Amino acid sequence: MGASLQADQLSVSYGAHRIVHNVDVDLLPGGVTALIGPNGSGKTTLLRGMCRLAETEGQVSLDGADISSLSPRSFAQRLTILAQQRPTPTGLTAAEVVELGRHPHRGRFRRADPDGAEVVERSLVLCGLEELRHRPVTELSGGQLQRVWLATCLAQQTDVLLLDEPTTFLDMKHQMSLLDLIRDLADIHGLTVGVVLHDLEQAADIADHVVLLQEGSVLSAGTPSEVMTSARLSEVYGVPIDVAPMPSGGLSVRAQRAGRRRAAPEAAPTPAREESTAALPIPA
Ligand SMILES: Nc1ncnc2c1ncn2[C@@H]1O[C@H](COP(=O)(O)OP(=O)(O)OP(=O)(O)O)[C@@H](O)[C@H]1O
Repeated sequence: MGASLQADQLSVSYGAHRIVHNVDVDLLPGGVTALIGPNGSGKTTLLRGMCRLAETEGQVSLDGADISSLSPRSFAQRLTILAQQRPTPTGLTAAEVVELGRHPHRGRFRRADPDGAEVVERSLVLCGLEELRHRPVTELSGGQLQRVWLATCLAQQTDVLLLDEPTTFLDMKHQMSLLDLIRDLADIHGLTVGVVLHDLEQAADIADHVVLLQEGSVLSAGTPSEVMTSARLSEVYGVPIDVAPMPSGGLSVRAQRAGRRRAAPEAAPTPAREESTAALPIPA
């Protein structure tokens, strides 16, 4: 059974501006919960509030214990977040950055971490970074760096993993392997995963539970097909959206564009005919 992370009547503010209003959100223990909603609906702010990175009112509890009662070190051993923006450290290789994830397990004075090397190695492999391990992180592409940060989170070996738009910067192949990895982390390793995703088909594909936010409040929560109805998504996103079950499972989610489509190219002359004409003998 995975860890439970629960927000009860949680409000999150930046200074005087309250962004998230009295929400109750439970991340499914040992499962994947996707947070979805339009730009500015408060997904990142909610995630930050759930991991003590923002000013909150209300309560967040981890396996029933108020997170404010946990020491920073024990909290970091239990929960980590892949945030949207992180400063790129200078003078470190990819493997050295991933090792930073072991920090809460070493504690002060760099105490022994017998599992450290193996866990770092496994995290590098899971994120496909074997070839890049010795490269300075300042020389990596956005997608490569994103995978380094994910590996750093994995090296932290927490029970709860929060991911804020983790597919940003990733090409199709790496997006698919990341989604597979997220599913495996829940199914095989029992992690509790909360993930912000903009791609609604990806959310329906990997999430057990979906939370739809609108203007800092939870509009709907439940299974993907309960939450992601055509009428609800069209209203929240302000554009007509068709939702249909896919034969392979999951949902097809298509927004309809109002503008003109690109004109279809004019039919080209049939090459076979041209070739046969060219091949005819020239009459004398
Ligand atoms: N540091 C900040 N200070 C003040 N307001 C902020 C800050 N960060 C975000 N906001 C505001 O909070 C609101 C919610 O932002 P948030 O980033 O949580 O939304 P989001 O749903 O994650 O959006 P997106 O899909 O665009 O990433 C927005 O109106 C934004 O302008």
